[in-house]
Amino acid sequence: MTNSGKTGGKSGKGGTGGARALKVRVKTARKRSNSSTRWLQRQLNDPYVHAAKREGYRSRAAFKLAEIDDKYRFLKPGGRVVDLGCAPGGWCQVAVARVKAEGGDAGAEGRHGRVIGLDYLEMDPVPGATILQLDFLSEGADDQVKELLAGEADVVLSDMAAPTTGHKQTDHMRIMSLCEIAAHFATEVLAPGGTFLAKVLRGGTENELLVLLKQHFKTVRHVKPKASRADSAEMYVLAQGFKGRSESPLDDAE
Ligand SMILES: C[S@@+](CC[C@H](N)C(=O)[O-])C[C@H]1O[C@@H](n2cnc3c(N)ncnc32)[C@H](O)[C@@H]1O
Repeated sequence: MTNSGKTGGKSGKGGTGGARALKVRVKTARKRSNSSTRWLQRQLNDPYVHAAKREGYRSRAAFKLAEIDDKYRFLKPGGRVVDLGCAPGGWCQVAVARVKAEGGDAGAEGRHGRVIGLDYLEMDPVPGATILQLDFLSEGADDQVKELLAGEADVVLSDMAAPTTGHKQTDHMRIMSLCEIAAHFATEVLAPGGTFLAKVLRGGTENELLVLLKQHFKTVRHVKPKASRADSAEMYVLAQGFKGRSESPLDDAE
């Protein structure tokens, strides 16, 4: 891939090949809390952090998407992708490389895809992607993305996560509600056959949302990529084969 050589991954493929066996010990310092010391130690010993740096990815999260797509193949050349909660841009980098988005390398097929990323945080531009700085929960945010899309999407991604409060139930509810909103948006913009991938927490998708996804998609599964820390409750729901809006039970009910 060619985007300034900084968009990550020699072939857009994920992997931590050659990750060195790391064991960096961080000494506690007077001005550093124990949790900061633990965080620093984990970062320094994390092979994905090193691989992301080496391969020019903005985040180690890039490897999660790359790994899931390596297995389930939904980021195809020419694809139109919406990436919700995209900062700092690792997923956008992977998506741009794999759908060969405009501004990136069109590849042998010569087909360009599109990547639209959204986050309320400011971030550096990702070559080949259009970035909207917007809170997806704000009024009309979905319409702004739809306007930019000017048509259907093939893939809707959501890695959205609200800052944790430390209160387990509150954090669970917040992340699940982001996933639910993203899922509803996906059913409004996806083209038939499309894919929805979103972050959820261990315990998987809430029943009601799972029912909705199963009604709208041919296959629904939960995935935990290796790049997702084993001690993290994070996992992903992957819904593939969007059945199309005419088959939507919600539309039928209206
Ligand atoms: C785990 S990070 C995403 C990492 C990203 N996938 C990557 O590869 O770089 C989660 C992001 O979700 C964003 N986010 C959370 N709630 C949001 C909302 N309501 N609207 C827009 N972005 C949101 C956060 O600002 C944060 O940048």
